[in-house]
Amino acid sequence: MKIAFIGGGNMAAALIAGLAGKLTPGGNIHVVDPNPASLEKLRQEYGVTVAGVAGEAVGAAEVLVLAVKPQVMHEVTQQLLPLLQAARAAGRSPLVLSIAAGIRAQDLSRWLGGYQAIVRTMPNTPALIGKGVTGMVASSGVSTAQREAADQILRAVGETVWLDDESKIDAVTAVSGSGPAYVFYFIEAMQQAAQELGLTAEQGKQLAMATFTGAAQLAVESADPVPVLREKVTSKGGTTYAALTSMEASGVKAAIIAAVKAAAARGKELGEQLGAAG
Ligand SMILES: NC(=O)C1=CN([C@@H]2O[C@H](COP(=O)(O)OP(=O)(O)OC[C@H]3O[C@@H](n4cnc5c(N)ncnc54)[C@H](OP(=O)(O)O)[C@@H]3O)[C@@H](O)[C@H]2O)C=CC1
Ligand SMILES: O=C(O)[C@@H]1CCC=N1
Repeated sequence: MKIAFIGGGNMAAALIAGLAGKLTPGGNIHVVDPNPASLEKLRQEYGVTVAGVAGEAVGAAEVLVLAVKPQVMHEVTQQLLPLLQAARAAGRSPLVLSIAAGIRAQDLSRWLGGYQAIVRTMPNTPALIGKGVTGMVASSGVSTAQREAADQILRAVGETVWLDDESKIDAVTAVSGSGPAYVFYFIEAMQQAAQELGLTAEQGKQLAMATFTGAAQLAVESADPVPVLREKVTSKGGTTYAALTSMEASGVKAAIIAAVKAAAARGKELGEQLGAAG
């Protein structure tokens, strides 16, 4: 499978790490990005081909992954438009796979001259180690083979969740797209608390990491629902009870729910603002 990435930043690098040499040889992956240093790093690490601007190799790809910031997506589609028109004239219809937050498939389609073979996705950075999860939705012009190709690409870096309605992708963005940052934030707080309680930075890191990975894996593997697992840690009148009572008093759960909703609202807002501007 020949895949072209438009944008070679953080998320593209995470996807390429999972794909190159696994789903497809690195030489079948082409990356376009204005930053020579990022391109050189990707070329050396994964054997991908690179370019500063989109050209022939992009037009020849079966899948075009749009991995630029939402704010430059309109400009990028205008650079891709002639390449897609040439591909169509040659009887080919490459799949356009967007990973951008907010940007709606209908706007991408309009910017690309009514192009219909679009899959909108929302991956996350644990893709870098093959542990990503991606929400996906296909436009009506996506063939069964293209849908399967999109699924294969994202399954090469973790799990996939197909959605029946594009509006739900803002929720996916808020939960799992941005989600790793919430987890890192919690780990940072645990590490800081460990140090304030007299443990070394190294000890705090080891304890926080092992607790997160262990608890997450237990939640995945256990037959018990998560609230039951929480109750099993919480002895009556004990330490966990003291901590959870403090969290409830500080409104931690409500704050997390509000934060995730703020992320979803921002995704929707980005789509509306940038869609109207383009
Ligand atoms: N980071 C994450 O965890 C996730 C990100 N996403 C989405 O992925 C997309 C990319 O995010 P992320 O990787 O974090 O962003 P980055 O800024 O790391 O990467 C985007 C890259 O695109 C480059 N670029 C800008 N203009 C062009 C152009 N015309 N042609 C080719 N490349 C260009 C940028 O260069 P320069 O910096 O010079 O502008 C940059 O290197 C976003 O739309 C985001 O919503 C989705 C899921 C998770
Ligand atoms: O923060 C962002 O907008 C992107 C989308 C999801 C994760 N990072």
